[in-house]
Amino acid sequence: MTARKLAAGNWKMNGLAADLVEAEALAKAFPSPKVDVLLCPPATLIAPMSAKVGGSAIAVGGQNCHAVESGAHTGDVSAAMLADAGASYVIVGHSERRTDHGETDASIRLKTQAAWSAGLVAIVCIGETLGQREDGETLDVVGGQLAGSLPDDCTAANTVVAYEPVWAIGTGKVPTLDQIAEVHVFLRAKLEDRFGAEGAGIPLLYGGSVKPSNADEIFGVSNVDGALVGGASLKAADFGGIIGALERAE
Ligand SMILES: O=C(CO)COP(=O)(O)O
Repeated sequence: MTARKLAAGNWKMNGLAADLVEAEALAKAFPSPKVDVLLCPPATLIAPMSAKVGGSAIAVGGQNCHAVESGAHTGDVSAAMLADAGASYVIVGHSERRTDHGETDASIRLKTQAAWSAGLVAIVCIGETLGQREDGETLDVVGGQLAGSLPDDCTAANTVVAYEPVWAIGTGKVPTLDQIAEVHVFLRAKLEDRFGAEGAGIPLLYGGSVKPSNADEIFGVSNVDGALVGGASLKAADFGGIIGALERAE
């Protein structure tokens, strides 16, 4: 099984109603993209963005969900609520949430299962810090995160894995192509070991300072099936350049 290609945008804590024009512009620019395209706006914009791009090829996703479906968890949003608002994906375990909210592999595994229960595809994020890379621990760290964050029932249809080196996020620093290749080959082997043919089909995204100017070379690395893009997903022109690069890599 070969993994499908996915260009995913993570708006993080950016975006007001006025910014939905960017999603509309993207839907217009890519009426039938050759790859899957996803935007994950803040929770407040999931419903209005879904309404704006409904019927287009652009999917909408959340950036986090709670591990349970409903209850006394003030300020949290469940996977069922995201789905109800129009989401079909949710990012779980982003490094900013691991840092800001103390999320662990165990809690991310539960969130992944919650995502599936609501019918959402889970985008599970992993990645080493600069210190861990400098200490030669990268493969141990991402291997441990992968093993701990993924439940046993992962399939090519319900799971996406995003490798995001923490030191490359929002910094303009990108690993060398060899460094990306080393991690992606390692992760693909781990996924195949554990999930067999399904593991071969789970999309493996790279994330961290992806821009239109570096997307072609990153998508040329084997086992890179797309990108999880932060800053460059906020504007349709920039994200469109990245989608175009992924289409060319098909
Ligand atoms: O964290 C990221 C996406 O989830 C990457 O962010 P940047 O593309 O802004 O580096």
